[in-house]
Amino acid sequence: MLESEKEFALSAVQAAAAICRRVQSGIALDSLDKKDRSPVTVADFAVQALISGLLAEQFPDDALVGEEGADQLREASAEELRNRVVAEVQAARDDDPTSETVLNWIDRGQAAGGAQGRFWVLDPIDGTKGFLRKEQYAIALALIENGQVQLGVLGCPNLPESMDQPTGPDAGYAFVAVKGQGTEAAKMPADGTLGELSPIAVSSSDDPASARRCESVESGHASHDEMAQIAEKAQMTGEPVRLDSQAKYATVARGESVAYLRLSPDASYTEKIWDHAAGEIVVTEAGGVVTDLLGKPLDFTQGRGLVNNRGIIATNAALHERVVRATAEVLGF
Ligand SMILES: Nc1ncnc2c1ncn2[C@@H]1O[C@H](COP(=O)(O)O)[C@@H](O)[C@H]1OP(=O)(O)O
Ligand SMILES: [Mg+2]
Repeated sequence: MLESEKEFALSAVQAAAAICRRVQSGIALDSLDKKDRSPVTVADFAVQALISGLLAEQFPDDALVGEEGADQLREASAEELRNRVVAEVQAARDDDPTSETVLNWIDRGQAAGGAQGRFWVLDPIDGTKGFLRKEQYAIALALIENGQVQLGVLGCPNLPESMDQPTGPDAGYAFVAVKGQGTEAAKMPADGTLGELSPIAVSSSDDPASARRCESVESGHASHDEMAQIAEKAQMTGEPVRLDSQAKYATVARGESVAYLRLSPDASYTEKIWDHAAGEIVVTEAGGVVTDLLGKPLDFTQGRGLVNNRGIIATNAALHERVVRATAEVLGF
């Protein structure tokens, strides 16, 4: 089941990773100080256009819920940015789509989502801060049918074989999960190849003390202090590993960390479906569990946001109850 969708999603994410790597290699380190976000903006738009265009050709009846829209790019003052985006998309394809075609592909991603039918979900570059720092980021593509995630691919172009290793030219992994079929991983190095897919599984450890957990780098996205209190309450005493993007879900899926906690410092923040759909199935098909902070399953039927959920707890299953209980105690649920 979903064989052609799986093959499509893997190759689309691989092509997207090539765009990201090319754009990222042009980021001058001094631009980090100038807070120049243009590289991530170019790659964000170009990846959404590329994947949306490929989807329109291969699965024309499927809608797309993507993070980006083309309004900003259509403005007269955005001509230079627009030209860079179009050039990246043209370089990634055998034909030369016009500027209007590229903008229309981006706008195809403005679907509403919801409880019925079949649609794809795309975060073209998840973890934009990590992308700019040349650290971790992910291309996240998922397929949802009648509110259930059926397929997810995470492309992590900078993820090393283990988090203890530095990232380098050999880094890069793709993760793919299909409902009922488990999760697989393959090397996706900068040379453009995709290695053999092999099954991965979460850690079987139920010992919180020896367990490693992961969390956001950005304290604006996740409250480090409160998460440390939860971890302490759950007796997870190890130092957390911090990394950007849904690469966190990947580290849980491959057994490297046992838990990913996400608690926004802004209690009214609504998590977006493109930040979690692919990651959720990658973890659950590897044997893990993903809920919100109250232990409720993620509800993908509510449109572009996870309006019925708050925060995320993703674990190896064995430690899930313990983390949910500790969260309730610390947050006073
Ligand atoms: N206040 C917030 N709380 C939680 N997540 C946030 C917040 N603001 C932005 N984000 C999202 O966090 C994600 C990256 O998280 P991480 O730190 O795990 O890499 C981004 O997709 C970003 O969404 P957006 O792209 O809309 O800004
Ligand atoms: Mg994101």
